[in-house]
Amino acid sequence: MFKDNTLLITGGTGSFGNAVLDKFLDSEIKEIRILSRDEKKQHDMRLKYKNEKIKFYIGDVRDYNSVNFAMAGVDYVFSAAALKQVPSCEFYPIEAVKTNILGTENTVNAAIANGVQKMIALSTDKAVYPINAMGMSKALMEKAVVASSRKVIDNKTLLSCTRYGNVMASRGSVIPLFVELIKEGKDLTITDPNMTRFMMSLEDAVGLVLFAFQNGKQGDIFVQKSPACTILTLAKALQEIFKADNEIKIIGTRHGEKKHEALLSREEMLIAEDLGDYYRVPLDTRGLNYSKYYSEGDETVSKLDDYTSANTEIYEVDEMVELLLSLDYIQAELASWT
Ligand SMILES: O=c1ccn([C@@H]2O[C@H](COP(=O)(O)OP(=O)(O)O[C@H]3O[C@H](CO)[C@H](O)[C@H](O)[C@H]3O)[C@@H](O)[C@H]2O)c(=O)[nH]1
Repeated sequence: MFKDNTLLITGGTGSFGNAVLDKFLDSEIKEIRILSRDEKKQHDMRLKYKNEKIKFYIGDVRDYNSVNFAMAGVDYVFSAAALKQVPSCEFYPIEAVKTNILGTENTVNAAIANGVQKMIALSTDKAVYPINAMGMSKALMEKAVVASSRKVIDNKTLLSCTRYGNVMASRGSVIPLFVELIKEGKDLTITDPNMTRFMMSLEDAVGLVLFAFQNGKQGDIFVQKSPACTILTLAKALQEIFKADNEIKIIGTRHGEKKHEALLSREEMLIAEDLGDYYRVPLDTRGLNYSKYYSEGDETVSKLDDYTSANTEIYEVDEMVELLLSLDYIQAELASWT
């Protein structure tokens, strides 16, 4: 897939970069550039991989020159640099604007200026009907990427986005938290037992990005069809796996949380192409004719539903047990537990 190519991953020391490096290094790729701010994380990565094909660039997507410098001679870009913690973006929304929106805009502009062939920007379900600053900034990031895709001359640089939901067992997320609470014999702190979340593995997330890479056309947004479950189901499944009987304590919905997440809005569902495991939302090529915008609607939109974690396939406890047991993280925890 990457024979003799140079790839740039912005925010490459994060979970996405770590998930793809082994796989990419195993190909005939020429070079992988990691652009990020943190020397320590780059150092750790350098020691971990000890591979000449990885080149490290210290820089910040907020600074056009640093992105532009890393972009020279690059064929493909995965734009993963982001502020993605809900609370920190809530407290510092303008920082989210700077990294997620303006930083991605810099990456797009540098990609176009350097004749990059393809760039995939990573987004999240929290960008659909966003209620927190993280989701809002990601929503505008998507808009900026899609708007830029309309003005690329001769489609020389192909721009597309992927949205994924919660990545199971990612650092700081609910699954490792519940496992810790189970181990310590503490109450399982459930926000709302009926709250639902899409359940994706890190491999799913990588698969989605690679699918977008291979199939994306100008301005596309890709999502993967994913199962979901309620938080109560998740807690019960973990209790079953670890044969635990911790009490359940309802703590209430946290700041900036939605009851259900959405991967596609109903307007997107209207135009989405069903590709089996994925949906492709093509570029909206309607002209910017304002009078039409105000006077013409589309009846079919009213008949459609959003694609949400409440109306996708909802896993019950036994299905969640099976899914969780397929995760390396759960297997390792289980091994150390017994
Ligand atoms: O003690 C807890 C913690 C979480 N939850 C619930 O578990 C679900 C998942 O919570 P996570 O914290 O794992 O994930 P979030 O959907 O809240 O979002 C997470 O993933 C985001 C990226 O998509 C951001 O990184 C964000 O900061 C991070 O919390 C939510 O319904 C939440 O209400 C509980 O019931 N109890």
